[in-house]
Amino acid sequence: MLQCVSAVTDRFSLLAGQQTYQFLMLGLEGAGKTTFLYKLRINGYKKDDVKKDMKFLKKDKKDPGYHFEEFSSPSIGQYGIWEVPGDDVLRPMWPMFYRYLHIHCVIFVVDAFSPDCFDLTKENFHRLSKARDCLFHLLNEDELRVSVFFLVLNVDRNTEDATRNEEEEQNDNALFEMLGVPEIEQMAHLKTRFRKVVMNCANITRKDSNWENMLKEFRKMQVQIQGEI
Ligand SMILES: Nc1nc2c(ncn2[C@@H]2O[C@H](COP(=O)(O)OP(=O)(O)OP(=O)(O)O)[C@@H](O)[C@H]2O)c(=O)[nH]1
Ligand SMILES: [Mg+2]
Repeated sequence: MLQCVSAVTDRFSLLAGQQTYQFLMLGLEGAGKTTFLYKLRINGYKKDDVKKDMKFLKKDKKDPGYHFEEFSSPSIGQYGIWEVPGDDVLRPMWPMFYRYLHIHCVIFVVDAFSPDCFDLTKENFHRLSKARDCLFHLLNEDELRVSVFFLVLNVDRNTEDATRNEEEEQNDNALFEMLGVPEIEQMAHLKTRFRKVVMNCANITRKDSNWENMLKEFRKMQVQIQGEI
């Protein structure tokens, strides 16, 4: 744990003074975060290769658990994404990232791609209510009170053209409802800093319009938040 703290603070001191937006990607175990990050990082990286490589790194104990990658975009300039696992061991470490770093944006990813994720089972209720609790907890954290939040429903279909059929829309909305989105959208203080997104994270590239639009939206909300402080 100490090793992890010092690696994060080292990175923080390297970044100090630069205008680099810090993104923090969180979500429960298996939500698709690592896949998302490396699909953005490496053009053409296949979902199954990410899975194989991460398994290999974990087996060899070379994987620090969390990952950090830097990017630049014409819409927002330099940004870095921290991606932290959501298992029972690393979830309690999430606060360390937003207490040591100034996080501008939280991307909270939820699995909506597993074939049984829409089944009305006890496991699914439990998983979604756990995700909801984590999301609400983060939204109420003092260190994140001026951060932008994106709730990403990670679906297993093409999301580049924005059209959805009725069934897809109903399924997405049912999950958003179980995650507490209608409540969040009612809260005046969250209106300027919370957005929900439906995206196939295993099929993304930095040039994808979904990703570029998300960055532009982040920037817009960030300017608005700064104006309110
Ligand atoms: N079909 C499909 N599979 C996905 C998608 N995203 C991730 N996966 C698969 O889901 C599994 C978990 O993905 P990860 O990216 O490792 O999940 P994670 O959120 O990083 O999980 P932790 O690190 O344990 O918190 C892997 O087998 C991925 O290949 C997706 O959008 N569609
Ligand atoms: Mg991961």
